[in-house]
Parts: sequence; structure tokens; C-alpha cells
Amino acid sequence: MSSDSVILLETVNFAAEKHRNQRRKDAEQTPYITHPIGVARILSHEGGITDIEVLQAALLHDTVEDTDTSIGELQAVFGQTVARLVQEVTDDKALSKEETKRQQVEYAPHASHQAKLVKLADKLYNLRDINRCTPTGWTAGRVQEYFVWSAQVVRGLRGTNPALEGHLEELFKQRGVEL
Ligand SMILES: Nc1nc2c(ncn2[C@@H]2O[C@H](COP(=O)(O)OP(=O)(O)O)[C@@H](OP(=O)(O)OP(=O)(O)O)[C@H]2O)c(=O)[nH]1
Ligand SMILES: [Mn+2]
Repeated sequence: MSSDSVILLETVNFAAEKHRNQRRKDAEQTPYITHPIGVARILSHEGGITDIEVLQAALLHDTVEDTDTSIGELQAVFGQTVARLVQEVTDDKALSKEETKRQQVEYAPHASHQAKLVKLADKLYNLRDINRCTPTGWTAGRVQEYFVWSAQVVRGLRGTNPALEGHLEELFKQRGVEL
């Protein structure tokens, strides 16, 4: 087996253990790990991305935000680059929800190319997931707001990956949202 495959298995195992008790907000309470795995898969299968550190960052991208994982722990286990990429896509928990959303819009254009890739795939996965099944308790208005806000973030990520941006543009168009 190639060393990249071994590294990816180690990474997906780490993420699975960290997210082991977390569920998605859908009616079936899907195990949360389907999301980071799906984000990494979008990058490889649809984005044509083979950069192992980007794929690792995708697998780990919600561990610091949603579990007891620290950036220091990621740095010790996976190295500085992967840890920095996860840091770039992690919301500041000290901020209010509205401020967090504003920060994402503001930071997007300044993110590194690798972090922009993870962010694009994260948004693409979540928007497809909303279309598949509305998260529990979300009104139609909240869904539309999520699309409008996501478009503001994606606007700052443009010029990064034409395939992913094309799929996102189509999803926004279906909702009547300008990119
Ligand atoms: N569409 C969808 N999203 C779900 C589901 N379960 C959990 N989520 C997560 O919910 C987040 C989007 O909902 P928000 O209202 O913005 O976030 P919040 O409840 O966590 O504050 C995403 O976080 P994120 O990945 O960190 O991305 P971001 O939206 O914060 O950029 C997404 O992964 C689900 O069943 N469907
Ligand atoms: Mn995510």
C-alpha cells in the first residue's frame, strides 16, 4: 500500500474516533463522520485534488470546531501544514453566531489556496445535504438564508477550482441566488 493511503487511513480513523458520538441534524441522525469523508471525496473525485494535506485537512476540518480536539494535538499528530489548514477553516467559538458568519465572509478571500479548496467542498457538501433533507427544525426561510450567506462566502473563494465552483453556481441558481 502507498504511504499516502496509510496516512489517509490514519487520518480518517482519527476523525471517526473524534466524531464518534456526533450525529448530523437530519431526521435519520446520520453519523457525523459521513460529512468530513464526503468533503474529502468531493475534493478528490470532483475537484481532481491529489494534495494529501488538503485531503487530510478535509477529513479533520470539523474536529476542532465540534470535538475536544485542539490545534496543538493536530500539529503533533499530522504536522504543521495540516494543523494550519484546519485552523484556517475553524470558526472562533468565542464569537456569536452572527459574528462567526460575518467572519467567514470576510476571511474567505484571504484564506490560503489549500484552505479555500476545503471551504468550497464543505459548502458544496452542506448545500447538497440540505437539498437531500432539510435539517431538523429548519424553516424554508432559514434554508434560503443559509444559501444566501453561503453565496457570500463562496464569492470570496472564487478562482480556486472551476469544477467545484461550477457545481456551487448551479445550486445557487436553482434557489435564485446570485453568485
Ligand atoms: N446541511 C446540513 N448541515 C448539517 C447537518 N448536520 C449538521 N450540519 C452542520 O450544520 C452547519 C450549518 O448550520 P448552521 O446553522 O450554520 O450552524 P450551527 O447550527 O452549527 O451554528 C454546518 O457546519 P459546518 O460544516 O461547520 O459548515 P458552516 O456552515 O459552518 O460553514 C453543517 O456541517 C445536516 O443534516 N444537514
Ligand atoms: Mn463542515
